[in-house]
Amino acid sequence: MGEPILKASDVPTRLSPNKGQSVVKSGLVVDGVTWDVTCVSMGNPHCVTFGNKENQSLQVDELNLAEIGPKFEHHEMFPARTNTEFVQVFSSSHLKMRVWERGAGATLACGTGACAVVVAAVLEGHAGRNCTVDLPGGPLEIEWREEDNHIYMTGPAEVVFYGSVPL
Ligand SMILES: N[C@H](CCC[C@H](N)C(=O)O)C(=O)O
Repeated sequence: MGEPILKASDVPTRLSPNKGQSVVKSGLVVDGVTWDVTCVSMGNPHCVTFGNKENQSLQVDELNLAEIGPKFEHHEMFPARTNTEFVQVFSSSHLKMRVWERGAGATLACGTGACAVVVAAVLEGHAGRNCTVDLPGGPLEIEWREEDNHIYMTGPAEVVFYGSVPL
């Protein structure tokens, strides 16, 4: 999947860099709640959160994505809008995420999002560089390899539906 881009202005985010040029576990106020976010570009912008000031450890199934997702997507701190991943930590090698995709909404899977989640988990100290990431559509294996800084994603491709479009 290539290398993550962490420089704030390249993600892009208007949040101030707080770790070198990156934004790591930084406060983002959404509807009066301060969320801890890490910003990563995989060629597209991602805002990854593991919790907020009221709830440090998310139970991602309890979130109302349709309500909060758009508020992240269109937040003024993201000039190109953003994809947002909400993450629950089971262990240092097992994470669960739900995603709100820019321009699409809640989806069953997002490969770049799963990669961004592992980068953020490593930077925030939640997990190691090899993780299983559970998504609504199934698990992905993600490695952020130290030797080359590249991210490797392994997982199946599944048929989810058939359709036809009259032209
Ligand atoms: N579906 C793609 C990512 C699309 C993200 C798109 N919503 C964007 O804003 O770039 C994936 O699995 O990586």
